[in-house]
Amino acid sequence: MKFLDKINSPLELKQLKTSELPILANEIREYIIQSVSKTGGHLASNLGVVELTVAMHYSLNTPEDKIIWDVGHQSYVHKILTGRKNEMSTLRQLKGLSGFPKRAESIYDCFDTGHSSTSISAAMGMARARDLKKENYEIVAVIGDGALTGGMAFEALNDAGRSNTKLIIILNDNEMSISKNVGGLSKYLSKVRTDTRYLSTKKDVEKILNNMPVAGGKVKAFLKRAKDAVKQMVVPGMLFEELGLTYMGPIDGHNIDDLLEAFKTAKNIEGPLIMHVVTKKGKGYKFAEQRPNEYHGVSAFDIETGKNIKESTVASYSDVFGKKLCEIAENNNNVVAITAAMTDGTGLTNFARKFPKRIFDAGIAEQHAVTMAAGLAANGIVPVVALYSSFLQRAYDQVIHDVAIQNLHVVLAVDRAGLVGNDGETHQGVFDESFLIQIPNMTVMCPADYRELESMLEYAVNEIDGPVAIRYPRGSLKEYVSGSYKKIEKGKGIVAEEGSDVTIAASGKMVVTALHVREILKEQDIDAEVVNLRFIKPLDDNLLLKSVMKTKKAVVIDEAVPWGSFALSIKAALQDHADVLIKTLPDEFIRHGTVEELLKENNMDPESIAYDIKKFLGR
Ligand SMILES: Cc1ncc(C[n+]2csc(CCOP(=O)(O)OP(=O)(O)O)c2C)c(N)n1
Ligand SMILES: CC(=O)[C@@H](O)[C@H](O)COP(=O)(O)O
Ligand SMILES: [Mg+2]
Repeated sequence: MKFLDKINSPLELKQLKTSELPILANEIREYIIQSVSKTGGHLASNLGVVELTVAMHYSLNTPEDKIIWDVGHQSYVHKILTGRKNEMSTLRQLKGLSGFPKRAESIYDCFDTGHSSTSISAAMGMARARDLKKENYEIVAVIGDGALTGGMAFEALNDAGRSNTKLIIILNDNEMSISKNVGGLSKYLSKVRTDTRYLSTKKDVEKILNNMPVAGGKVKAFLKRAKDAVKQMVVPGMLFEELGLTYMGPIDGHNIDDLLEAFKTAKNIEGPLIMHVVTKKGKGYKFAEQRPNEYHGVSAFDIETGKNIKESTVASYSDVFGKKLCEIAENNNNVVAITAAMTDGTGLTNFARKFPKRIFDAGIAEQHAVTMAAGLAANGIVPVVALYSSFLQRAYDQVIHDVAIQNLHVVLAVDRAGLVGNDGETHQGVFDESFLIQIPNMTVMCPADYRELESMLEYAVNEIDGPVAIRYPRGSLKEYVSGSYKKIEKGKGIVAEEGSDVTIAASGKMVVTALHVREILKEQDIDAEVVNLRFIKPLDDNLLLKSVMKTKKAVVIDEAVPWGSFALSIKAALQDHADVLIKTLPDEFIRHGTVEELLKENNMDPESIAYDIKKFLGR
């Protein structure tokens, strides 16, 4: 590629003529499509920020000037321009490039992201540090219109607006979150973006207002109010100006000359500034342009057809959850679903189609989603809140303060519980277990297979009261667990397979692992009993005690961080009756790789567990 081949850092980029930048942008776009079609990753968002990222690195002086990417799923162009283009083939793979900015990966990555809406807060912190140290460089936060629906972003805007901190906030507005963006802010932005009245009259109005004769006293105050009122009507971005930020835009995010011009202006404006850039998610690849939500996150695909290379026909846990919830909702008009901008990811696409008035998309606003659910429950509705485990972390206090203390019947469908794999540290669902089981009034279930997921959801919605969480993993399952047809009873586990030498206690998908371990041990004449806990709160102490009275040895396998895990609770409960070995993930953040690789790397695969049990039994 004529220009891209020569670029290994922004230094080489700056040697190009501005007229050559659009050609480079096309080369980068082509490179991303080729590369991500092989590795998978976040495609549409990256295709939408090619010109923006080129213009940013051309205008700024990185890495002295700092860029913080909100969510960071759209940082591939930034990585390509900052010396990592040849590593793109290792994207999101074990020991390879992360799919998000990582300070440990490059001096050009100044802040790790992955969860939404953190960039402006981080940028404010970095800017205040710069000012305290009397340093002088630009700090730029790049935040999408979806991420701007996150409450944290508004907390930071509120703070930035009243400060005089020099900060450039680039609002990358493509009208999309993962699906179409939602909420009043999204409506406001589309008005600003598209109403030509703003664009054509803005300059004239500002000229008239600024040339109005200076008057004294009451007249002056009246004129000021009149000027603000008129400005409010015709000058775009007044929402941000009212907050105390200078608003620039809307700017065509695919026109490099306009962007360069805008950056030149922005660098000379004092205080906090928001640059409203309008882009197209999926730009330059027709399938992604047509269906940006489908091409937000992709696995390896055929460029010609846009189709996944490996078409999976097996339903995922999310599909099974969504389908069952539709059935439940058919028979219970009181049931509603809540999502935080993850309708498709949580399997609620069909629910949204069938029950458009009974699903609420909070935007990327998990805190609002959970407390809104509490309000719904307090008023006689049964809300099912579907959130990814790691995103539920955002609503920890809401679960306690607004749901559990009042013992409200809110059902938390905790998707992506356990290791998720390629998204890495920020997305591994390994903390929700410990923060959920410590909350009084909370019931927490983990289905070992799809049969249990369905019956647990039915049970959670229609048979128990109070706060209840069902946690299930990313991906799909091709097998059923023995005994999983048995009726769900509160706090009751079941013996999946009997044995006499050792008790293996597990929950969720670790029950399937335990059964595989049992098979391995059987070949070595070790007869293991597998206890499917089903509930990790309350635990079935009686069942566990009965089992260990027979085996005298217990092993607990739990795909979560150790501290606060149910494995530790079981160890404490059984230690007077049996020797207990617990197998959990380490007290560390787990990086990206496939789930299988990460389990093996942490000795949580069946072979490693079987080996450890043999040693534990002294065999
Ligand atoms: C707290 C949190 N909730 C949900 C997500 C999942 N998520 C990742 S990207 C995204 C949409 C982001 O939209 P936007 O900021 O507009 O970026 P775009 O993809 O449009 O460039 C969502 C909901 C997340 N990363 N963090
Ligand atoms: C960037 C982000 O947070 C989401 O796109 C997330 O990567 C989706 O994860 P799944 O692929 O598990 O739906
Ligand atoms: Mg967007």
